[in-house]
Amino acid sequence: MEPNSHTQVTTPPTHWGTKAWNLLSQVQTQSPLVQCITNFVSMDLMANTLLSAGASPAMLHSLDEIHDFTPHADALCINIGTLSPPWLPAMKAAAAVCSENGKPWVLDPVAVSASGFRMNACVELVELRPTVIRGNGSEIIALSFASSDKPTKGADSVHESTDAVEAAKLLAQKSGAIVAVSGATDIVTDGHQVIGAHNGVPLMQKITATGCSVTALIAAFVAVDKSHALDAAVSALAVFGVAGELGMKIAKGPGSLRMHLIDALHELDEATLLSHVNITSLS
Ligand SMILES: Nc1ncnc2c1ncn2[C@@H]1O[C@H](COP(=O)(O)OP(=O)(O)O)[C@@H](O)[C@H]1O
Ligand SMILES: Cc1ncsc1CCOP(=O)(O)O
Ligand SMILES: [Mg+2]
Repeated sequence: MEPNSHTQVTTPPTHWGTKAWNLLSQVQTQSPLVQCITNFVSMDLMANTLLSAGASPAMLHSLDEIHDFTPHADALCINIGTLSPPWLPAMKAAAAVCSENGKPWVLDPVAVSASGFRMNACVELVELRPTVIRGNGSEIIALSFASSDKPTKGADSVHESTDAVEAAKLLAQKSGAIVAVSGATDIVTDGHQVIGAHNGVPLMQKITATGCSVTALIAAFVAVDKSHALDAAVSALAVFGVAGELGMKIAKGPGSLRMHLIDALHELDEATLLSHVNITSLS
């Protein structure tokens, strides 16, 4: 499929820190309105992540509000974590509004292989042309092959992100979306080039909704640079990872890391970000 008008020449390796800072600064100054139709688990951390980065979250999910509200959003984040049938029409309507109006939207296929219902919902959403799809290794492998034959471990990954590189490239080529796989190395691809963001700490996996929240952060970054969605996704993942690294310096465990990560994201300055960002080309 043709890319969703975002496969530009990507940032040279030496400029990634500056790129990430410029995008974070734009999020802080423009405060993009990010509509989130997400799961019950993630609503709090996701909204607080967006606020800490300078964006404006709105957790609106009623079908009755899509027509009035979604055209005013700068980006949309759809997450199927606690999906039930009544939510799907609103997700599809909001995604369609964005795709028809050239607004960026991001899909998080949480636990997509858990059931045929979840997989079918994701396949239908992918047909509505997300700008970015962000999942963990197991989710991207399952969605790429549209397979729920082997349900994995629910919302947690049983794969390394590096196991999912070929699946991510295939999914990007089939869907036209930028595909991001989170993990020890966050991998982002447009189906051809593959970029790795090596920030973050392992304890981030032990805080529920960090994956959901970084997907929403990607939506905020794409909102301020929608014609460079690959760069925006890489930068958002790196910024969130750096916030995790800074938070880890004073955290005592997952509970305090959750708090200190949000504080670090809010306080992040240019010099600190430039000295921590670790992004490389993997292709
Ligand atoms: N081993 C790790 N080392 C560093 N960062 C990690 C590691 N595992 C996950 N992360 C980070 O934690 C966040 C959530 O990723 P992940 O746990 O893969 O998502 P999900 O919650 O959807 O399964 C991402 O920002 C990712 O970069
Ligand atoms: C545990 C859980 N169950 C359904 S949604 C959800 C949250 C998943 O969040 P994340 O994918 O960010 O870990
Ligand atoms: Mg997840």
